Parts: sequence; C-alpha cells; structure tokens
Amino acid sequence: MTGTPGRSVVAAIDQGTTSTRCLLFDHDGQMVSLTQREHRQHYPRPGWVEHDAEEIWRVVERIVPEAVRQAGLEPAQVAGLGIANQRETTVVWDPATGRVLAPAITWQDTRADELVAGLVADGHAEEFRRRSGLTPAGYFAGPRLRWLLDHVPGLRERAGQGRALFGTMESWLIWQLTGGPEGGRHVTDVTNASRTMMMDLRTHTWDPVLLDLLEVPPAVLPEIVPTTGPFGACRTVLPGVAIGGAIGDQQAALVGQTCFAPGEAKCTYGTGAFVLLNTGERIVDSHHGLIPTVAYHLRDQQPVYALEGSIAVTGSLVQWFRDALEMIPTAPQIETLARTVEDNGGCYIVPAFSGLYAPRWRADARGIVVGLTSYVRRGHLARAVLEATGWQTWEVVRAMDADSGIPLAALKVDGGMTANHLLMQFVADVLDVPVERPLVSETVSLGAAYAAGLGIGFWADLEGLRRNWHRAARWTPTIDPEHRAREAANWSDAVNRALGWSPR
Ligand SMILES: Nc1ncnc2c1ncn2[C@@H]1O[C@H](COP(=O)(O)OP(=O)(O)O)[C@@H](O)[C@H]1O
Ligand SMILES: O=P(O)(O)OC[C@H](O)CO
Repeated sequence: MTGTPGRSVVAAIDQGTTSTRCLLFDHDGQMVSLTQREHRQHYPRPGWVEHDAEEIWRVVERIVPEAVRQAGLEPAQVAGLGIANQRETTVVWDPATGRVLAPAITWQDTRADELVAGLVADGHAEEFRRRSGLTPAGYFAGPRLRWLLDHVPGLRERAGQGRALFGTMESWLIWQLTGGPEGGRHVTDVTNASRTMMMDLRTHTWDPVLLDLLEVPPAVLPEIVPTTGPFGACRTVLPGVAIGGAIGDQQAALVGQTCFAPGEAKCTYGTGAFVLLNTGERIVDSHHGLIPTVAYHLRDQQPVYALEGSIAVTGSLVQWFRDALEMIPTAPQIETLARTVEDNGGCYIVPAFSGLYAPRWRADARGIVVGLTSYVRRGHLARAVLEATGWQTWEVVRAMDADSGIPLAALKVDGGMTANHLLMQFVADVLDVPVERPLVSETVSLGAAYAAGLGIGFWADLEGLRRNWHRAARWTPTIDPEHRAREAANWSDAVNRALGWSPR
C-alpha cells in the first residue's frame, strides 16, 4: 500500500446538477461516509436554468466537514481531496470579494443558442471544430461566458481589468477552498476546459483565435492544469489537505468505472445521460455528432481522450413526469407504473426540452408525444418515458460505432436511473450488448477520489484500481431482433417529427 501513514481516506466532492455530495473512500475504494445536500434550481424564463454558485459553496462548506465527522475522523486523517463537477456551468465572480457577479448559467440552459447560430452563420463552425474539437453549441461554457459579458452591466470592462474571474464549478470551488480573496488559486482542470469551445484540444491551452471569435478577454480565464493539478492545499473546510485532483463528472465516472483501456465505455444516467468511450491517446474526429473530449490527464503522462455522446434529458424526463404531470409520487415508482402494461401502446416521447443534444444537435427541436390514441394509459406513457432514455442511448452508441470503428462490446452503467431494472433491460435490448452495474454506484465520486489519490500517491497506478471494480448487476439482451428493428424505426420517425419546431 502507498499513501501517508495515518491518512487513511480520500475525500471526494461530487458537485452535481441537482445536489452536492461528499464521500470518503478507503484504499480499497470502499465508501466510508456520505453526506449530500440539494441546492435550488432557478428557471427565470423558458429555456433558462440557473444556479446560485454561492449557495453551492455554502453547501460544500457544510457537507465536507460533516462527512469527515461522520466517519469519526479528523481533517488531518484525510490524505487528499478530489472534486468532480457538473460541467459547462458557467460562473463569474469578483476576486476582491468572492461574490458572484451573476447567476451561474447551467449546462441545460439554452440562452446562448442564438449567439452560436450567429457564429455558425458567419462561417466559423469549422474553425471551432478544428481547434477545440467541438461542433459549436450553446451547451458549452464559452458561449455562456460571452452571453454574460454581453449582458451583465459592467462585466466586460471588469473582465478586461482582471476584476472578474470566470470558471466552471470546479474552478470556483478550488478558488474558494484555496483561500478565496486571500490568494485563492484560479485554475481549471483540462477535462473541464475541454468543454468551453475555447481550448485547443491538442495543446491544452486557451486558443487566441477562438477567444477572439467569442470576444473573451484572456484576463478572465483560469490557468489550465492536468486532472491531477497542481491545485494547492485547502485553506478552509479541510485546512492543510491537498486538492489532488479535479475532473468533470462524466470523465470522473469513466475513471470510477475503471474504463482505462481504449474501447471501454460507460454511461451515467442522471439528469441527463452521458456515454463516454475511451479512445486512448487518439482524438477521434466525429462525423456523427459526438464530442471528442479529454478523458483525463495524469501529470507527467500522456493525456487520454474519449468520445462522448451527451444526452440532455433522461432522468429529468422522469422528474417532469413526476412533478409537472404528477403521474407518479416518486421517481422509482415509474417502474411499477410501467410494469402495469406489456408495451408502450404505440406511444413515443421525444424529450427535446433543450433541443436535442448528441448525436443530432438540433436547437430547433422541441419535445413531442406521438402515437396517442384512446387506448393509451398512464402505464404506456411511463414506458415511453423510460424507452426515450434507451433509444437516445442507442442513437449515441450507433454514432460511436461509426466514428470509432470499435463496436461496443459491453456498457458499464451508473447513476440514479440504473436502479430501474426495466430500463436497464431495455438498454441491453436496444444496444444488443450486456449492460453492467458496479457494486459502488457512486462512480463519479469514486473517479474524483481516484484522480486525487493518484495525484498525491495514495494509489500507485490505474491498473491497480481495476481490482476495486466488482459487478453488482448484469442485463443481457433478450429482445426479438425484428421487434427491435421495428421499434427503432418508429423511434427515428418520432424524432424526425420533433425537429424544426418554431412556434410563432
Ligand atoms: N428508479 C428510477 N427510475 C427512473 N429514474 C430514476 C429512478 N431513480 C432516480 N431516477 C432519476 O435519476 C435522476 C437522479 O440521478 P442522479 O444520478 O442523482 O442525478 P444527478 O447526478 O444528475 O443529479 C433523477 O432525474 C431521477 O428522476
Ligand atoms: O451533474 P450531472 O450528473 O447531471 O452531469 C452534468 C454534466 O456534467 C453536464 O455536461
């Protein structure tokens, strides 16, 4: 065993879309304690989704010491801290006061779509693709920063003078943890920076041409560092504890699932769903709507890349079914309701609430329910809600097979929705590959802990971590291929009907 004697655990913060968790892991990757707290979601206009970054920081200040206390430990017994975060969510703050200068614009927010459409219409799409690897979309952080610079009074002037800082959530938290206005470090990890449309995917530096196109002053940007930092040590919350790693949450899940070899893939089913395929040192240029992205970069090693299919709406459709339509009292009860019927009754739901992300990237799509007849019951709708997640995964995996030339052999899954057996069986059926869930379902936190632990020498190498992965559940395909083909055709037809919706 490596690590410092007396320091027996690594702490991980998983700053997610709906809540923040703090987990402590021991050397075998076993969870020692967990604390969690939700934060508020703000929907000031249709298509806008905001968070209060100060509220999230207060949550972190509270839950991290709680997790250490719950484990019966002192901060001095924590070997290191790792951070995983919701990606693309854009924060701007005042370095003198540590106060935010605007609400954080989250990754689900569509307000930058128009701006991106303008950049594309002006012929800049290829430039962004060539340099950042990304097909321009309002999903990425750079366009959101530009929106803020254009709309928050005085922000552009402040930014040019170094009186405003930009960061994604991990950057904001690291700055606070390392001292805030008293010398906090303004850094971002490379996996998060690769989601901004401002970073050169090969050199891992801010690209001056893209900054010009987005009219972003360099003074506002954090320094890009590898996944394992250096980030410095905490001056508050866990004083003296080294921040050993920071990583976007979907990349963290890839690490937590130990998908370290090219060809290994995972899908995390939370608010949205994110399929990541490890492509090793190769950047795979997508022709089918996927995102080449940095998977992780361990200091002094070659960066590892991934191909990603980002699906905006999966678990949030279940939430909508629960809260807006009041069809079920709790999310897990969707499975009970769906099991009251044999099939979807001819009904399909395309949840294009934020347009459609991968592989179609159509900002002009909106949600539809098709195939309604008087035969359709609530149970059929519940099936259609769950099947929407399966078919969206199918579209992404098909695109991945085409782009990478590596047909998927199996899919490792995690996230809140994987508690749903009906859904996981459906995913195995439509993908026609086995689907596997690990014993430690908190893979995002585990991945953040692994990043931190590798950064500080608590764990020696990636390969050793594979021994910590244990299978808890496996679903294998059982569907009749002809039935699958018919249903796939119906789904594709439904998606086509969701495109190009532009109400007057
Ligand atoms: N049994 C279930 N069946 C289907 N969906 C579920 C189930 N349990 C939770 N969910 C959905 O999973 C999501 C929560 O998963 P989680 O991994 O915590 O998400 P996030 O990290 O995005 O906040 C919610 O959107 C919820 O609707
Ligand atoms: O917080 P999650 O799990 O919903 O993940 C959000 C993604 O990182 C957005 O790209």
